[in-house]
Amino acid sequence: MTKERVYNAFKATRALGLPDEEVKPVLKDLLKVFDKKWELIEAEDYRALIDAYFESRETKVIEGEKKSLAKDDVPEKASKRLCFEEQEDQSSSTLGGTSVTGLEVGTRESSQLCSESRKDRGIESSSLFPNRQLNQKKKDPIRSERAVRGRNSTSGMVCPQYSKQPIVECGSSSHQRKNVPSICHSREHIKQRTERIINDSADFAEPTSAIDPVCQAASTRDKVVGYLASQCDGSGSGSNDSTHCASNFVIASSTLEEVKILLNCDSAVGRANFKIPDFNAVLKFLDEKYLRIDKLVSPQFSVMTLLKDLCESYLELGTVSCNRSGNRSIANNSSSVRKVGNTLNSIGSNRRVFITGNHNMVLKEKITKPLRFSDSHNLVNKQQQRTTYDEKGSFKRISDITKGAENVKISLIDDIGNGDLPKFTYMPHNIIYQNAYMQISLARIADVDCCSSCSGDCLSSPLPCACASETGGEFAYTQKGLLKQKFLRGCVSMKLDPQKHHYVFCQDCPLERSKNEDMPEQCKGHLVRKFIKECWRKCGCDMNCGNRVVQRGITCRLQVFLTRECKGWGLRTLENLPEGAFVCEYVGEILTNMELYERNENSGNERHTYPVTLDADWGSERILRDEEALCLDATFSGNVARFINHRCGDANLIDIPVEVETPDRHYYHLAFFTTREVSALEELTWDYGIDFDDHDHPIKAFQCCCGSESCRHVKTKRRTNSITRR
Ligand SMILES: C[S@@+](CC[C@H](N)C(=O)[O-])C[C@H]1O[C@@H](n2cnc3c(N)ncnc32)[C@H](O)[C@@H]1O
Repeated sequence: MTKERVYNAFKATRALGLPDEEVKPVLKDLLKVFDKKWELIEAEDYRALIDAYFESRETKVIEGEKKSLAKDDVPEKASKRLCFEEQEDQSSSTLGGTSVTGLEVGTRESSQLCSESRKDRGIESSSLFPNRQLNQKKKDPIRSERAVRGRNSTSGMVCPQYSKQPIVECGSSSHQRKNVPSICHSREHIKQRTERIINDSADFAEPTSAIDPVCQAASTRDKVVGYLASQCDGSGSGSNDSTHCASNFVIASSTLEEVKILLNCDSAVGRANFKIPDFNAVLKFLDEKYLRIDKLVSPQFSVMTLLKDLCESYLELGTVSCNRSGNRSIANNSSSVRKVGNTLNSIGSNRRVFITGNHNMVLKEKITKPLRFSDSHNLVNKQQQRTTYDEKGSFKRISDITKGAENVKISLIDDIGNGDLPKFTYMPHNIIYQNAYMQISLARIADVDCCSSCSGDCLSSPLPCACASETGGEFAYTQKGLLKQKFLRGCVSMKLDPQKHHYVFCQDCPLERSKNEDMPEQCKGHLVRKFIKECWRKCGCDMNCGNRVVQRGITCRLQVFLTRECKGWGLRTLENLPEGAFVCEYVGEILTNMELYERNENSGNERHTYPVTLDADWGSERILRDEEALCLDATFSGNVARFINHRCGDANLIDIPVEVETPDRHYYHLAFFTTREVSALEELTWDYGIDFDDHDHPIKAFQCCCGSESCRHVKTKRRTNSITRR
């Protein structure tokens, strides 16, 4: 039986490309830690094992760096600054953030330098598991910090005013390091860290894998949490109780510690320029600062409730009856579970608290309805995607609608409580439905259409290669992967004022032909669009070439959410985006216009429609055959772009045609780029370019509620009303 379990574990990790010989010691460690409870390891498709593997690899990398730093001729001071945190940690465990020693010393600069030094050693560019690395890279500063915070909790700093303890409470080894710099250095740093607390609780990123397998009765962390709990509810319950030992809720605890440290640490180091602020003032500041993001949290939310909830659920869920051998059993009583449910409710979507728990504990997470997404793209983890309902059944959340098909997870959230889950199959790439004519072959790519003699990154070569000729001999992208402003401005201006630029008129318009084959009306005109041409397979450059942006897929953090207006679901960003950033492309079934027309004819009166015509180059072609006049329809199958709503005129996204695998312009990719800086949680919109008077358009005209000052629908309505009145 054990053999079979070992075999299955390797099978799961092999599927991710992890070598058995590296997984084996991690598995052994984990078995020890979990006291041979295989079900904990097997839960969530071996999540604990996979997380532990990556943690151990990270540790190894850090140790490797340490060694090479020691070898390199780096002056002592500089090397300390580079990787202080790692030098500190002589006894960290290889498992998920369970290190038990060390005080946090990693300032922002030092962690930056650390990562830079890693980059220098080519560590970041390893390609074993790019998706995961991508996520981890983003998370690194927080992860390492969290791991260190975990260490704090058992050995570290306890603030005198709260705990009435000496400034530095010694754990097993903190004595050895008296000269460790303090955590907070400046008001700015305090602010940053305070922000991070909130980010932690509002963050939708992958939860940490931090696990605290060691049951330490009445540890420093317990005292801190106990103290905070007593601050919150006045009871002081559990503060020093040796049966209350820390379980897996490292995040909750470290968040609480963080608060405490934030409010007190400066006094610990006696800085003169810092006066401990009033606790309520801090809460008020945070409330004011963060509650304006009303789409994320319910109106009842307050930072204080969040802290209270965290304290309560932490204490309840973390209550472990420790027997002498250190085995743990988690008090999984209904009230604790209910409290976590409440926490979830009050903070809207706090996945961290929700998922970062014991692997054997099922919180009140009812999968009451079967998921309607198809399973065809379940590439990484079958359980990555789950639907969560709150107790009233209103709040819904799917952790990853892409089911692992994209580089990043994309969650879906309904915090209003009246949205039906969208029915469609997620697919990351376009696919032909039936009749579309698209021939992708290397033979069709002429030498002038590619850069076979290039190597590495085309953007760094002194002369632009053949692939830049489409954009006037200049690449459309900057070294940072953003659209060049000039190019972007040109595209936006064409979109805003099509009359000024040019429309082309087909001799025999496929769109009109699809509506009435026998007597097609005259072409209404198609806007001539600027194209981007990306390097592709016949090019000599590598996949990291700066002229390959769209083909590398989505990299920003996105979320599908239920809009409060009448628009249905919408898409928003969970991070700030700069101007010219690639967001996603429009993916759907590739249909001929005829097929689309027939589809629309046969469909019922669906509220939302999802087709996009690929007509950017229709005018310049000879007469297009029916099978060459294409469109993308994301009604049944598509990607996240199908959720992007329309906004008249001043949308924050623009759709730009991108040629990748074929020079035939009747098929291309339609990529969305930001037209300006976009803040986290802003809805992403694009101007569908529809005429609200045109009831024959493939995207059926709808009652636009985009809210833009230049809303064309409102203008159309006003015009119609005044004509009617007259
Ligand atoms: C591509 S879908 C966008 C996602 C859609 N909201 C959903 O729930 O799946 C286009 C449809 O969304 C709705 N929609 C998009 N923008 C809108 C707007 N500004 N006002 C009203 N409805 C809008 C219309 O029903 C339209 O047919």
